[in-house]
Amino acid sequence: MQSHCVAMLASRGHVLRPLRRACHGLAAPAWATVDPATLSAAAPAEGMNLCGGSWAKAKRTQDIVDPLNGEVFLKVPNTAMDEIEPYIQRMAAVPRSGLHNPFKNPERYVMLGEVCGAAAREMFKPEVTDFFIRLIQRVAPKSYAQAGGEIKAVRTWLQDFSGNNVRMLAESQGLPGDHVGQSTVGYRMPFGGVSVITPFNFPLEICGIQSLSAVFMGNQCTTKVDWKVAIVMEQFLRMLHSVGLPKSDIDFIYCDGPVFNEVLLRGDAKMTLFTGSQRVADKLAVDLKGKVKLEDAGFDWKILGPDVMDVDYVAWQADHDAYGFAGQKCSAQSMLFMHENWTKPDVDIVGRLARLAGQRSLKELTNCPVLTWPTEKFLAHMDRVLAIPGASLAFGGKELADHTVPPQYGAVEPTAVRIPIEALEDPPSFEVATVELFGPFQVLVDYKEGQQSKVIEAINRMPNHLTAGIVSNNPRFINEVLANSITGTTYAGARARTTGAPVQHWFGPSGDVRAGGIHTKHAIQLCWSSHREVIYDVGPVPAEIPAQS
Ligand SMILES: NC(=O)c1ccc[n+]([C@@H]2O[C@H](COP(=O)([O-])OP(=O)(O)OC[C@H]3O[C@@H](n4cnc5c(N)ncnc54)[C@H](O)[C@@H]3O)[C@@H](O)[C@H]2O)c1
Repeated sequence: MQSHCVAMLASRGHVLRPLRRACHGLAAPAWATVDPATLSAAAPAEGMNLCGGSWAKAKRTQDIVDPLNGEVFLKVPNTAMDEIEPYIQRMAAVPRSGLHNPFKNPERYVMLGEVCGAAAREMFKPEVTDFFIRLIQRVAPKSYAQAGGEIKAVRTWLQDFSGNNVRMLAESQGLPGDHVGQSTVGYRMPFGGVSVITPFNFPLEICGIQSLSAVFMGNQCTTKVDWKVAIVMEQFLRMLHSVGLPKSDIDFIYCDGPVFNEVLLRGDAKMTLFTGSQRVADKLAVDLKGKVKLEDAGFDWKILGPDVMDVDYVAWQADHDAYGFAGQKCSAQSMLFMHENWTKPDVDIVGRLARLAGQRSLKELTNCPVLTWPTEKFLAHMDRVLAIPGASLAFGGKELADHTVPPQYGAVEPTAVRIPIEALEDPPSFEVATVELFGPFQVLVDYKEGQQSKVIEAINRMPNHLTAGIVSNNPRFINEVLANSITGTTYAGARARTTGAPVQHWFGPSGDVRAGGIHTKHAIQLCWSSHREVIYDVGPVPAEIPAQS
């Protein structure tokens, strides 16, 4: 199998090294319906919808191209407006009290804990780990390590929610009453028919964790993943079914955004967890009358404080945060504020970053195709940032040489534009400099001692508050920044980063009443359940009935 896989990839002029490393000769798991080793124009794989426990095709299919060479290697359902009625009916028919709640079908909490345990064990099998890594790499080409990170995160999370931990999500809180027979108990109740919408960049982690989180709390979920990568979630669902998840707990649909918008409106989705761009987030918040939780755009900053330490490590982390998976993470470092101590010749953080960025390559998939910013659009935006007074190109800025990435995607060098902090005081320049370019691009901002208030002012004017890093071991500096900012997931200290939140961390934006979260018990309860108070008052009644009031 290994030689077949390598030969096939080579015959299509594929980037070989990282994929070859993945082709261990392990057969695809029995529950899988695609094989990442054979996905090709010669033998395109086919995706399927899942509704009410049955897998089915749509009348039309959508071609999905291999991001590394533009060949159609996948055909998925292109579900049309006149085919969505079954999804609408299913969503609308879910009881308001959900599939389970603390009073109804509590066996399901136990069952779901068992499913998580069995799913984690399945994902520990070398052939299953390898299968998911290779499949992610085919649809969202990222390095073996980056793709492996998703599998590790999901597996650990499934372990965390094995056994009694699903049940414990529905833990209630009680208080003694005013008299005998009275007590008050707060319960976590589901919403009913809900949905999860996720983008292309984490084909397994976000959709897998959010869909299961919805079900844990008693909801029935309809999941829609960007169809460029949704084949991964389809396979994950097939794996979950093989370890006991009821097939009707999660419906799954391949369609474009407007079609799913219609499903949500007509199915009266009681709650939608949207992960993706700001534009769609804001549209859904209005369309769905606020019944949303949002994991929206990320324009993420990192501040290098006045105290310089661990320079090699800080540079390595900054490169990783800005350019891992070519910056296509909501948590990618978009703006790096550099105290003047970090740009002195003996420290030269910019030179270090340039050297690290220069080592990244498409061959190794340490630089990757950019799936939502074609090269031309990327370079045009870079030019707009370069037009800011005082701006200069720090490194990168060119299209990659000798690549086969199709023109609808981007193939560019890891790039940084450097500007002085004063430039951010000009509103039009600020607006240009803080656009979330979902690719290998960051803005480096120079600031001097005494200009910390300008840095804080800038980070608070940014529209998004998802992740941030404060690189300093000075508690007063850290506190000054923490006290005057609101970012949802913030790392502070010499090892501060913006990306790579493990599943024991809350991950999500802050400072917005619509803010959702992922991973933790608190995130799951907040997004997928609401509080209900039951006051038990069973008597005995008093011997004398009180006077009327
Ligand atoms: N905050 C987070 O945790 C997080 C995580 C990952 C990505 N993101 C953000 O996602 C963005 C990148 O992804 P993108 O540009 O592909 O996002 P996008 O908003 O274009 O698409 C996201 C999903 O929404 C669907 N969609 C589009 N229009 C819709 C509509 N009207 N109704 C229902 N669904 C609709 C898409 O088909 C896709 O599945 C970035 O802004 C990034 O910061 C955020």
